[in-house]
Amino acid sequence: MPDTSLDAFVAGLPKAELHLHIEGSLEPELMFDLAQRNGIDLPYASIEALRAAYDFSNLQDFLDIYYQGANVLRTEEDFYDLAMAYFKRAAADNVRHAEIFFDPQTHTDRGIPYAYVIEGLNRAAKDAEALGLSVSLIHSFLRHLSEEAAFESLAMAVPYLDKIIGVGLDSSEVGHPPSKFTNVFAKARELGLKLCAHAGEEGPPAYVYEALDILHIDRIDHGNRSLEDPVLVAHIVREGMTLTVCPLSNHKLCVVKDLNDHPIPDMLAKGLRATINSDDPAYFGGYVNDNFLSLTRCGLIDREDCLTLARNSITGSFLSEERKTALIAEIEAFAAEH
Ligand SMILES: Nc1ncnc2[nH]cnc12
Ligand SMILES: [Zn+2]
Repeated sequence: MPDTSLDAFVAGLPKAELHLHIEGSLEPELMFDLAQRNGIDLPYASIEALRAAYDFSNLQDFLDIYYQGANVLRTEEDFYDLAMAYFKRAAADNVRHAEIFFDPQTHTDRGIPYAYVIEGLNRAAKDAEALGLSVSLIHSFLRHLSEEAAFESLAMAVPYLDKIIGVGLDSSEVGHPPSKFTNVFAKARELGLKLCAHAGEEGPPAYVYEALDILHIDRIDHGNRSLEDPVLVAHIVREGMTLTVCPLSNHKLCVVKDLNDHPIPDMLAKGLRATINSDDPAYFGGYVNDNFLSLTRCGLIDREDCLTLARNSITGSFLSEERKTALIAEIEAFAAEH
């Protein structure tokens, strides 16, 4: 029997989401609507047939379908609609702040202007304020492409630097180590941007070391495989680095074989600043609260852990200290009442 009082606690708990790919929030219903609006034929006969294809055995299986899905996104309005749909779901989960990745190269390489992407997302981010949600955008580089291509993508962002908080590094991890992007990350830092990188999702602990010590990142996305190396864990704890962990994604992509063995409790016990996030909720079966509940229902985390994870999400964000203090106070007030 699920603990319904813990479900309600998670539902009402103020929180931030720090690891969300906006293209991964494209629900099949919206994908079909956008395909129709843009006169595109999808290679699936129905929403059910599309959902049935979401059966992945690794990251690459997922990425192949995810990039194909993004093909329906063509206009500024498409990006606005995509983002607004996510912001409404997030606000319903009492997400008070979201830092979301977008993959510009997935769009600009198809001939979609960067302006359509950034302006659509930014307009939605502004409208999300009315939902009680603040939003920052993170321009992510595709690591299966070259560093030169990442430089070209960063150049497109330069006229819009006031609209993005940082850069990220995602896509196929193994074979594409962080060190491949040393120079473009140094350039992004010079431009005043925060730095994030997916590391240790499928890749080895050595990739996490590279992200920390060569790219000088501000936040680690996933980081699961850090746990294989106690010296690395101590290094991450010492640096006060935040890990943006994604339980349902880990399970769907077979990073974790059984949700009952998810490493979040181990991470918290080791003093790592772990957070819970949804990654690509339309593909992995749940938004941020579903990710919390996937672990509460296994008995892996309790009320106190949920509070710690929510506090970590604020502390690990790129918000101002003043805004962090205000949101932590909201969490404490909620905890005192529930
Ligand atoms: N979980 C993930 N890992 C790497 N790249 C991604 N792009 C979208 N989701 C991703
Ligand atoms: Zn991700």
